Amino acid sequence: MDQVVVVARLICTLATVVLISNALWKLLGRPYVVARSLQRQGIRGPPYRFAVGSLLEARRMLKLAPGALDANCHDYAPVVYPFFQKWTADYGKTFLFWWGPTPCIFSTDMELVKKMLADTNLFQTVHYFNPSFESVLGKGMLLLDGDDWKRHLKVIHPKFNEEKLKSMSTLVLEGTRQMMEGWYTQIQNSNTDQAEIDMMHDSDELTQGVIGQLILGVNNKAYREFCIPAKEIYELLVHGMKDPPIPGFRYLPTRRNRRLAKLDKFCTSKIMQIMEARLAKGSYGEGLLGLMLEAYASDNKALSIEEIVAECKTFFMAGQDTTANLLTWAMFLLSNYPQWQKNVREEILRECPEEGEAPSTNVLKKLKLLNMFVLETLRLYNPAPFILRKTACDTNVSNIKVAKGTRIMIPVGMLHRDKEVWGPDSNEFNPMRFDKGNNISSMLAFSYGPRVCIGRDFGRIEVMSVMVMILRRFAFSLSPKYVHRPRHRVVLTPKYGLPLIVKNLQLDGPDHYD
Ligand code: HEM
Repeated sequence: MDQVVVVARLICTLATVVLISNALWKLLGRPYVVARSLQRQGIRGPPYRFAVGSLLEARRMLKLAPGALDANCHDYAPVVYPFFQKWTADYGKTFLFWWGPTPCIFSTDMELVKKMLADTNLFQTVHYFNPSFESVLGKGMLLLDGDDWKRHLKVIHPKFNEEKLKSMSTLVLEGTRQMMEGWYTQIQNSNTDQAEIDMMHDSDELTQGVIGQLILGVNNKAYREFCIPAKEIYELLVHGMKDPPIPGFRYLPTRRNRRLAKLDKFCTSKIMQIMEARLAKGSYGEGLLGLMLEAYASDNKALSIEEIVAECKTFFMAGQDTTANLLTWAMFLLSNYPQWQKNVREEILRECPEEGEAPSTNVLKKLKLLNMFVLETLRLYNPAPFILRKTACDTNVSNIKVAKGTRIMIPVGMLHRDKEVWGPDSNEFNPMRFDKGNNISSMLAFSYGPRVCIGRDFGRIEVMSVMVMILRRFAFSLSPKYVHRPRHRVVLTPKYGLPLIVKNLQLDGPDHYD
């Protein structure tokens, strides 16, 4: 018995020693070694502070930042990430900072960035500083690497080819009509020809409906039952990014972690119900789910049930808020620049005069001004302002030796304002800069290389189709209540929403649809 106690004590002591040494290495040893190695190679950065890294310094600078910007000012770095702006000024285009004890290389060197994004073996995907992302989306393509990612891509890619995207206008049509009907009602109730709406809220509702139908391939309440918990899961994951970088924090039974687990279970069971019903009927159904079920039922079971469920959630998380915010920022710029609004509307009325229908992809291609307008929105207010990677092993990139596990942070929003690429007016709104197709290769809004966004055409077509439909009927201006304060919470979003004044351009109301 005594021997058992001695052995148990020995194991406990050893485990404690291992845990403490591991913690000391991560909190003290590694930061010293990594910082010294990079410093010798000319990569400097803000000093490491025990356990918190650069986070406190960043928070202090954020507190001192202005609360809002003038609506005509598109250089949002001083309010959204003043610390990155300062460190770039102090340490150059590529520097090292510390997310807690984790080393992160930050770079606005386009050549280096493209090299890293092109090499998917060395530079792998990583959860967005919140390990809970992994519990929910771990088996979906956003967070997969290597052969698993290729296998998923092979199954899913056909859903996003040009032919398939042609039929998406029907998904957008219904949601946009509903949104416009809401506006007509509000205008009627106001007894004037205009009303105030919150475009952020409306874009959010509309894009939830569209992506829900794209994923599940159904046009009934089933997609709502999936979208509502999926949206709340997304919000909880975004909140979780503020959690302290403590290993295992996601397993603590906090109120948020418990709610997340409950919702995730509920969302999974909804998807499972739909899948089981379809498999029982022997028909896979429509949408991304139909395509994946077919792959599951094929001889080689290209995707497992668990992977299909993860993909449904992944596509919602990756495609809904990004598209909602792209539409919102486009409407912000359109309302802020009335001459552009007028020109784009005239182009729409000239090129696609047909009422009551969503425009086809062929018509959208003809809308040159609208295309340039959306590109400029993606440049200035790209919904995904950062791309993250981590090194899979010790590596050498552009003659810089980088240790395994180092995070790489690519600030797309800052790269899109590089004066060497975009000229001295890089902070100005000027869609004409895309007139001759120049600099398209420097746009990283949808990433670059093999891991470029699979939904990029879908998202762009969705936003453009909605804009065509609403610009035919309404005029927009910023409400005096609007406060210009972009905010970064995984995606770039207007902190206080986007209150707009919508004005009915036609005297007849909703009947005009038929
Ligand atoms: C319209 C606005 C959108 C923007 C700005 C955007 C941006 C991006 C970016 C920057 C990435 C790369 C992320 C990374 O490597 O860490 C990405 C990946 C991804 N996006 Fe989008 N996206 C948009 C819309 C969509 C839509 C509508 C869908 C789905 C229908 C979608 C699905 C995905 C998926 C599944 C990935 C992972 C692809 C992979 O790793 O191979 N996105 N997106």
